[in-house]
Amino acid sequence: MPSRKFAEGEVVRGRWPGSSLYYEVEILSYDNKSQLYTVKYKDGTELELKESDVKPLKSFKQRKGGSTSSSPSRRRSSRSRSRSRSPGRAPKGSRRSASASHQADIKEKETRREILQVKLTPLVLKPFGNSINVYNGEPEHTEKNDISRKNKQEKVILSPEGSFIATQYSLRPRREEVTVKEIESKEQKRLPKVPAPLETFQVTTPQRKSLEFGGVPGASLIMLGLPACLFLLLLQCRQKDPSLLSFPPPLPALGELWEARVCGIYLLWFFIQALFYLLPIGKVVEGTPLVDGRRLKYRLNGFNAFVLTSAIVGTSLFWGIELCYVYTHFLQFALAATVFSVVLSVYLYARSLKAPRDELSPASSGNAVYDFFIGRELNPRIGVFDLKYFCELRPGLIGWVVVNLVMLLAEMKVQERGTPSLAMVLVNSFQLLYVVDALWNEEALLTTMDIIHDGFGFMLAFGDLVWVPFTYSLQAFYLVSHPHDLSWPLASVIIALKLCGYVIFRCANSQKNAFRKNPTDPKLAHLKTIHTSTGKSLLVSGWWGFVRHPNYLGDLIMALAWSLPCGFNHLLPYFYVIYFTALLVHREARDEHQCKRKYGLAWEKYCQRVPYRILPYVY
Ligand SMILES: NC(=O)C1=CN([C@@H]2O[C@H](COP(=O)(O)OP(=O)(O)OC[C@H]3O[C@@H](n4cnc5c(N)ncnc54)[C@H](OP(=O)(O)O)[C@@H]3O)[C@@H](O)[C@H]2O)C=CC1
Ligand SMILES: CC(C)CCC[C@@H](C)[C@H]1CC=C2C3=C(CC[C@@]21C)[C@@]1(C)CC[C@H](O)C(C)(C)[C@@H]1CC3
Repeated sequence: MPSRKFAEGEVVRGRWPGSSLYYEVEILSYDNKSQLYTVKYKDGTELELKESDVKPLKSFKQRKGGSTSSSPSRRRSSRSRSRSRSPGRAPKGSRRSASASHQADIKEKETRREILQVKLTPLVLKPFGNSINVYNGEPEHTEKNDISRKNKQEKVILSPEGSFIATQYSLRPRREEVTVKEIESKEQKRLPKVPAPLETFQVTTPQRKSLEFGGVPGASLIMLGLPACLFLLLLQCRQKDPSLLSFPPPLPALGELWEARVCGIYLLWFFIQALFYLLPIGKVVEGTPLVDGRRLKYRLNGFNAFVLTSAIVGTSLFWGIELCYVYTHFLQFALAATVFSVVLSVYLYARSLKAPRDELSPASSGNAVYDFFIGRELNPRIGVFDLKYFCELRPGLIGWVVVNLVMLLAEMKVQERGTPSLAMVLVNSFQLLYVVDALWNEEALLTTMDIIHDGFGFMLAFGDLVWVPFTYSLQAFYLVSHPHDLSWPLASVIIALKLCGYVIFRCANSQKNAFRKNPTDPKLAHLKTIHTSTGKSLLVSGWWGFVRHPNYLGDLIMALAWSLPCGFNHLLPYFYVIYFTALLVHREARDEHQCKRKYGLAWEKYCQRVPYRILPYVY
């Protein structure tokens, strides 16, 4: 049990010395000896504060019935008059740097967040106490997913405007007041009448300290390295001997890889998928609340698009269209998709320069190279057409299944077989199940890091449109020219492994999604939870009590099952497992970092209760 109340990285309110004003600060460290916290204010000022001068963020939203009962605006003006000095005010002459305009963007974004914390954050429950003295920043206790209590919580959260209190006005530095007033009046117009439910991820995410993916050098390396890696993999896979000994493969001339017809077919594919996306079929749902309180609408028709695509592919086969053309021109298709993703990324970056500030991604930084990579705009849309959401599930993911099918047909042709090999059938079926599952559970995509945190830039454009269809299909591509006879007993073990991974993956994802959708779901009543100061709870039993990312574990087990049918002759079919392990370990670290900032000590408590991240007793 930690003796201090706040964790490093936690965002809290710190008293400005010599005043009674509290500002948002990040805890940098704690000195056991002096019992002082080193905190950082938003303008970069670092100070040491006593514990009594630090309060949880939430406690400031609980003063509705407090004695300072004037209207928010009256309270704001009177407080601002009494303010001695603002920590947001930088020393003279140093207030604007070269990147001042982006800093101003970020500042305004943060200001908006503060306003939205005021307007969107639901009233916290009695058990946390209505007084800042009662709640000490720790999760109150671990308890069963008690329905009666949760119902009470839900009632408070979903009740109309009355639940939303404006008590943070006094916390804003003076220099922001003009902007705040302007923005505020705009926000008043834009905020929905009915308050959004508890998903406040973007609303409360504080500013980041450092850039992810190794910052600008890391992003540059990834942008140059990924396409190179893709072509080396495909060229290596085409070799008769794809072992490491024959690496690197001979490189073809660039002219050989560029074919206008292939580009045309690729564009046709992309626009057919876009057309399917626009069909007015399927449920329309709302995404998580954005920084300005709006919730975007998304049409869920991915599965329908898959069925329509299957019909087109089936008809093409019936008419005898040579689908093996995709196999014989696989590298040309990969190049066409790469060029398309680069053009798309340039378009996305260019349009993001005109995007309103509150529509920028929380991951964007102000650095052009980094932002080109991570994406500046969070949800770029052309009318109702959401580019990121569309690319994440449709052309690439459905394309992957079509590529696999092409490889199956190519195997039969190249190896002159009447039926596909057992290994190929397994690879195709396993990956088909994965894609169908993703499309069937399409709504779950709306709460992934990609949709709510990362912008739409090169990383996701290339990842979705090139990396997924051309590297995730590597096992099938490998099997076309490197046959592997799989015995039925071994196949049964691999099928069992795949099913085991799938059950973990699906159950873990469904359990969390169901809990986030409705924490009072009677089916989840047996689960234990930890309450957090945001009002949301964390599951600490069931799948999420086993390891902290059970869904990643299931996904990794499935990844292994996709490679095993290819045998052990070469490392190449195992590329996906190796890459995916690295991706998920990195992704897990990013998510941990964000959760620690969101949930503070409650997250630390969760980590104590569930010590392993992905693999029990190992990691
Ligand atoms: N095939 C591929 O290439 C890839 C597949 N994936 C898969 O996509 C899926 C989604 O992954 P991803 O978006 O990274 O993250 P997760 O689905 O794991 O979501 C992480 C979020 O879940 C919430 N959470 C964490 N712990 C708990 C808990 N104990 N109780 C309740 N909520 C909790 C937190 O958000 P909050 O509290 O705000 O709700 C956290 O930020 C995974 O199954 C992953 O395997 C991901 C990347 C690539
Ligand atoms: C290699 C680059 C640095 C990063 C590229 C990453 C992307 C390929 C992945 C990022 C998150 C993804 C997800 C899926 C596919 C891969 C990418 C785009 C996903 C659609 C696969 C199917 C799952 O069921 C899912 C949960 C819907 C996945 C969501 C995340």
